[in-house]
This record gives sequence, C-alpha cells and structure tokens, in this order.
Amino acid sequence: MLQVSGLYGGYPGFSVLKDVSFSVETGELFGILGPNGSGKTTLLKMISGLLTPNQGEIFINGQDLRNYSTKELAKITAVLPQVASEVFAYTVRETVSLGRYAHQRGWLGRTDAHDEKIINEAMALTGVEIFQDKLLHELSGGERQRVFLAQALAQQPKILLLDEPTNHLDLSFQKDLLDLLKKWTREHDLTVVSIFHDLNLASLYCDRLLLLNEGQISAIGNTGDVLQRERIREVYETNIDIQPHPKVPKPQMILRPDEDKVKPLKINESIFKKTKDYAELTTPIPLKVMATSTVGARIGWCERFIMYFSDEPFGKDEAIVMPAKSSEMMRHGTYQDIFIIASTGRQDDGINLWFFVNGIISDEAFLQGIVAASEERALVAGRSSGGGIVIASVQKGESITGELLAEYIRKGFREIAGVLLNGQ
Ligand SMILES: Nc1ncnc2c1ncn2[C@@H]1O[C@H](COP(=O)(O)OP(=O)(O)OP(=O)(O)O)[C@@H](O)[C@H]1O
Repeated sequence: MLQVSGLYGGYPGFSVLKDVSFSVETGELFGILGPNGSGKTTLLKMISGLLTPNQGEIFINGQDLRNYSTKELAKITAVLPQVASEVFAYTVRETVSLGRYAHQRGWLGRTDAHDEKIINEAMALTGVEIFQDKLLHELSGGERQRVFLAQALAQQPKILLLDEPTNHLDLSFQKDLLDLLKKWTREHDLTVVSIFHDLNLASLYCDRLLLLNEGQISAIGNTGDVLQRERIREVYETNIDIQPHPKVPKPQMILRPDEDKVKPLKINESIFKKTKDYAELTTPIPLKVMATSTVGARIGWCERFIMYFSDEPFGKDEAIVMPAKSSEMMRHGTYQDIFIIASTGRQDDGINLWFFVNGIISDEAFLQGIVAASEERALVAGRSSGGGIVIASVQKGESITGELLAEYIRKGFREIAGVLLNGQ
C-alpha cells in the first residue's frame, strides 16, 4: 500500500531524514517511534505530500506520490495532525463535514444524503455527535482531538496518517480510539501510519514499528524485535526496564525513577524479631517477592513477613504469613548476600524457607531461586517436603544472576537450615 524508499530531506538548509526506506501493507497499523526531534513529523509530512523530499520516492497504491493531484491524494489519504492551537469558528458537524470535501462533485461542494450518512457514522464512532452543534473552541483538547479523527474517518481514506493521536486523550479514550482504529484497519482495509510517543500503547496496538533516531532508521519490525531494552535505552537515553504485559504477549516499558539518596538497605538479623508466639521481619521499604505462603502468596511487593507459632490463625493485612512449629524450631543467618530464615512447619514434614536477597535479581532469577530452594529442601530431607518458600529482594545494589542465586540458596540452606531437617 505504501512504499518509501531512500528518503532524504527536511527543511531549507536543514536536512532531517537520511536514507529512510520501509513499506506498509494494506490493513496494517504501523507505528513510528523516536525521541523528540528525530524526524517523525517530517516523515509523516512527506508521506502526506506536505513536504517534498530532496531525494527518494514514495509510492501509494503503486503510484508515485508526485503523480497524484491534491484532490486525488485527499481522497485516499487523511491526516490527523498534532492538535493545532488555533481553532476556527466552525461547529463540530461542520468540521467533520469538511472530511467529505475531496469526495464532493461540482464546484458548489454540497454534501448529499450519502455524505450525511458517512458524517453521522464518523461522529457516532468517535462519540462526538452529542456536541455536534458546539463550536470547536468550546470543546476540551481531547474532545477536539476526537472531532478531527471523525473528520479524518469521514474522508474514508485508504491511508490514515496520525501524529500522536492519543495526545490530550484520557485513559479510556486512548483505549477506545486505538481499539477503533485497530478494528477499522481490519474491517475497512484501512492502512494506518501513526506516530506514538507512548511506547507501551504502540506495543499493544501496532502490527509493526519503525524507530527513528536522528533522522535514520534505528530499527524496524515486529514490536518485540524493535522494543529491545538496550536499544530503547540508547535511543531515548533513559533507563527503562521491559516486561511482558500480564494479559497479552506484548512487551511493556517501565520507567525507573532515579533513586533517592537513601542509605543502602541491608536485610539481616538486626531487623528480625522473634518472640515465643511469632517471628517477624518488617523492612523499611517494600521488597520484591515471589512467595508460596499460606497467606499472602504472591508475585509482587511486601514489607512484612510473619511466622506464627500459636494455633490461632495470625493475620496481618498485606503481610506474608506462615504457620510454624515453635520458636525453637527456627534458624536464621546470612550466607553471602542472602539473609535466610527457616522453620519447621506446623506439620512435621514441612520446612518454611525465607530468602532475603541483598541485591537485584531478575524475574527469571526469582523462579530459579524458588526451584533451587524447593529441590534442595527435598534433596536434603530425602523426601518431598512441604512448607512455604519466600524469595524477597531489595532490588538495589549489585545484580545477582539466577545461577549464582540458586547456588547461594542451595549452600546457604544447607549451612543454616539443614540442621532443622535432622531435628536439631
Ligand atoms: N519547519 C521547520 N523548519 C526547520 N526545521 C524544522 C521545522 N520543523 C521541524 N524542524 C526540525 O526538524 C527536526 C525534526 O523535527 P520533527 O518535527 O520531524 O521531529 P519529531 O520526531 O516529530 O519530534 P517531536 O517528537 O518533538 O514531535 C527537528 O530538529 C526540528 O527542530
């Protein structure tokens, strides 16, 4: 549908794009990403015919862009620019009607019943029909954005070019707009090329992405291929983490604020409290945890960890809680970077194991830790032993690999907790 090849150009005396080539298929939702000033809008302006490249070619529907008349081009491409601050004295309905301009025959440019039907549909889809008689300047930024989208849809284009379409929209309208675009691309063979600043939305909705950096293509391809941690860090010069979305197989970028200048946190016996009824470790900041406990099992964050010895269930909001046999049947100590607490469970065959990691570990390392603890417990006990396991990490300081963590857990467990298994 759209082929861009060897594009160079920009503004008088200032070249922006350097050798940009890509193609977009019919029905694709194609995202353009890149830091401020990387050339995204310049590229979109060239595709929409607003800016002439110095070098290179753009083909739409197999035809060179230079061979289209303005009116022909307006019939097949619609542009939703970054919201302009100047707003003319048009009503919402009049603004949406302008989308039909390129399709009207004759110089009078009147809309007919067919045009009216399409205008009404576009307003209904974008939810702007309720204020169709209002003037544009009486609307909020987000409402106006939806009016311009309705105008673009009323144009019934083959290619829709969007410059940050979700700008000014609240969370639910961002989702509604992108769901709508996604549906339209599929059902109406519409091709969407859209600039995104929000990498997570681009990841969720785009079929493919193009990442621009200083006017050049840094990466192009599927979302997972383009949104690689090191590449995004380098291009955006910022510290991010990438995690899979919990419900759909798409990567999501997570910003990490600069750390406050706090004293490095060390989890050790100085914050571990033990009475005859219970043992508790409460941390000054939440720890990242993976826990298979009786109460509070989770993958998440926690700052309160409790083992209780009484018969009465012992609940504390938000805490990870496990029943244990007695304060005597409990051991603790530090091995390498890990503070370990172990206790015999309420049932004799159970061993509860808590590992507090003074370092940074990945999600995969958490899993490796759980597996290592569980295997070692069964191995040392010589039987399949129950009980809860907690891996908790301060997520500050040095990174610890999964392999190293597993080794520390195995050795630390034997050194500090193994005695419990011998009934000592
Ligand atoms: N009309 C113009 N005349 C001269 N230079 C311009 C003009 N418009 C943009 N530029 C410059 O061209 C470069 C690319 O701008 P462009 O608007 O394409 O970036 P962008 O990636 O869309 O940025 P943003 O994310 O900030 O919208 C920038 O350095 C910008 O200053």
